This record gives sequence, structure tokens and C-alpha cells, in this order.
Amino acid sequence: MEKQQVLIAGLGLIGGSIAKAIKKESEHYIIGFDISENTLQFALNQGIIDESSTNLDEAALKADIIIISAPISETIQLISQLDSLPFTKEVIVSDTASVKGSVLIAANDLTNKSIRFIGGHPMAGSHKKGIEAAKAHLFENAIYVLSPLDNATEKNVGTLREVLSATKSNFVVLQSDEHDEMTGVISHFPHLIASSLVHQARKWEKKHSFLPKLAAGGFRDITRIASSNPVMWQDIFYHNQSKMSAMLADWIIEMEHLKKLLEDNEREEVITYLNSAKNYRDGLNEGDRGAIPAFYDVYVDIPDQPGAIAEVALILANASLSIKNIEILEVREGITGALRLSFYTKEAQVAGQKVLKQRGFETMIQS
Ligand SMILES: NC(=O)C1=CN([C@@H]2O[C@H](COP(=O)(O)OP(=O)(O)OC[C@H]3O[C@@H](n4cnc5c(N)ncnc54)[C@H](O)[C@@H]3O)[C@@H](O)[C@H]2O)C=CC1
Ligand SMILES: O=C(O)C(=O)Cc1ccc(O)cc1
Repeated sequence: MEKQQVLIAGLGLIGGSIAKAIKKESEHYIIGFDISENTLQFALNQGIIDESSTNLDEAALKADIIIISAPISETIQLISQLDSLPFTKEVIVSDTASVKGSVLIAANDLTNKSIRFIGGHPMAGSHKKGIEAAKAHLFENAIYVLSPLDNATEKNVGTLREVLSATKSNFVVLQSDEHDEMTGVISHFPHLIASSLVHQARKWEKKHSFLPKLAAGGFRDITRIASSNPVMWQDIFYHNQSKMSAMLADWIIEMEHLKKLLEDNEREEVITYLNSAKNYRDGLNEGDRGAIPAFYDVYVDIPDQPGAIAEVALILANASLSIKNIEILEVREGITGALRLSFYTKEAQVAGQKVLKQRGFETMIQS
């Protein structure tokens, strides 16, 4: 395709990662815009962008594609700023905000005939923020949601997809309402619960000062996301308020039900409850279950000694098996610890377990 002038407005974790991926995989020209001078300087110095701009209007008029990757409330304001610009050609405008409803309402209000709006949301991230944390491979194999408005043609969507193909993500088209409901269930609401669990532990620590030392893998797993950027998550809850509030109401009913089961000593019913949750979660591993990522994990026991992790990594590398994620679980001094290795496919998971077993490692796949 023809070389595109891509403007990325907001060069933090997400904008920076998209810029890095496009720069790495294509010849497109990237202009960066951000309110932070330091961010722009960093992006230029690191070769993440070709040109920096502190004037959105000037930069936008040069662009074929504009990707706004600022906080949600800022994104809405930047979209409306574009409306008054005298574009001389068609321009594709997209965003990366975690909530699509309020962004698409703002985009729907645009009167500028040159703008073709395609909402976007790459479904991957990290607990870090800012350009320093940006990674070209952040969205590899992740879902990338696109929500085109009526003014965007198939060709516009194709052009945007082609430029974003550098991220190596998998595109799905969703309407904003279904997007906000689904991300509410699998991303936004769990975040709220994770933070509330941390608060609960903190309250109980007043009675039991030893409590944090008891916090084992389970507590850490379920509260990991509570360590993410609080300002961003507040913005997400605010913009997805109606869905979040409905989910909280649902959750409170569910908790009342559980409370009653426990108070009435309904042991069989509790087993049934836990079993059906286990079966559903385990089923998420199988095959292609849409926007829910599969978990192809292998647990490996390792001795707590220098070189143990390197040995596991080397065995997998020699078998040409790529690891999506590697996590150290519960390594305590002098005793066996465990690694959780996440693979991209079921085949790689099985092959990974096999080679590690052959080399004498204790392994497990959760079933
Ligand atoms: N962090 C994550 O895990 C994910 C975040 N998102 C969404 O992507 C968007 C960006 O998030 P992050 O990159 O994580 O945030 P970030 O905090 O790392 O970066 C935001 C960047 O936007 C800049 N900025 C703020 N106001 C601006 C304005 N008015 N004009 C230009 N630049 C401005 C900031 O200086 C910063 O460089 C948010 O809307 C978020 O909901 C989407 C997927 C994952
Ligand atoms: O919370 C999650 O699911 C993440 O792991 C990262 C993330 C955060 C925000 C998004 O909009 C999309 C993905």
C-alpha cells in the first residue's frame, strides 16, 4: 500500500506501542503529538516517531490517518477539536480508548465531512503507563476491536487494518454497546473487584498484622490488576458507568446468594456452584472462544538455584517453542518453586510439557 502519514495523538503506553509496531514493520511515516514535551523528545530520540509536533491542528492537516491514544476524556476533547479543521482530503480517525460508547457519541456529533471515524480498542496492556513502557509486540495475538461509524467505508476500514496489521493483533468488529458490556464483564468489573479485595485484606490486617505474609499465589493472582494506573481506571469506570453499575447490582445479588448458601450450610450446593465455575473457566481454554483469550499454561517445578529458569527457557528455545509469558510462582528460599509458562497454542503447550518432562522436570497442565 501507499506510504501513509500516520499521526499518533497521545504517545503513552498504547500510542507508543502502536507507533513502535508500525515503525518496526512498515515504511509509514509517523508524526507524534503529545502534551508532554519529555514524551515527544523521548519518542524522537528513540526513533519511535519520524517527526514530533506540539500543534495538533498542523499535524492533523498533514495526516492520512489519525490515531488518538490519550485518556478517554482527553480523547473526546481531541475528537471535537478535529471537527473545525479545514482538511483538504479524506482522513481516517481512530482511537484506542477502553470504553467505546462515549467516544462514538462524540464522533457521531462531528459535522466535518472529511472525517471517517473508526473506533478502536487493542485488548492488551500492562500495569505500567507512559512511553518508556511501550513495546512493539504489546498487541501480538491480542484482539483489536474496531467500531466503524457509518461514515467509514469498507475501504477506510481496510486501510486502517492494513496499517495496524503491524501490531500483529486479530481484528474484530463490534458495536460500541456490545463492546462496553463485554469489556465491562471481562476487564472493567474484575478490576473493581480486585481493588475491593485488596481493601478487604488491608482492613483485616489491622487485626492480624501477620496477614500480608500469608498472602499466597491465589491472592496475588486475583489482585494483580489492582496495581494498574488508578487515574486511567477511574476514567474507564466513569465512562462505562451504567454498565458497571448494573454489574455491581448483579454481583451484590450473587454475593447475597452465596452468603445464604454458606449460612445455611448447603454443602452440596456450594460444590455445585464451585464446580460449574471451574468447568466454565476450564472450558475457556478450549479452542477459539472469541474475545476471551485461551490460557495454554504449563506449570513447572524448579529448584530455587541460579540458572534454573534459564535452563527451562533454553530447552523450549531449542525446541523452537515461543513463550507468551513466564511467571515465577511462590519461590521461597531453599525449596522448590514453580514457573507458569504460557504458550500461544494448545499444540505448543503440549509440546512444551513433553520436552520439559523428557529433561526431568516435574510439570503440570491444569485440567
Ligand atoms: N493501559 C492499558 O492497559 C490500555 C489502555 N487503553 C486506552 O488507551 C488510552 C491511552 O492509555 P495509555 O497509553 O495506557 O495511557 P498513558 O498514560 O500511558 O498515555 C497517555 C498519553 O496521552 C498523553 N495525553 C494526555 N492528554 C493529552 C492530550 N490532551 N493531547 C495529547 N496527548 C495527551 C499523555 O501525556 C500520555 O503520554 C486510554 O484511553 C486507555 O483507556 C487501551 C488498552 C489498554
Ligand atoms: O485488564 C485487562 O484486561 C488487561 O490486562 C489490560 C487491559 C487494560 C485496559 C484495556 O482497555 C484493555 C486491556
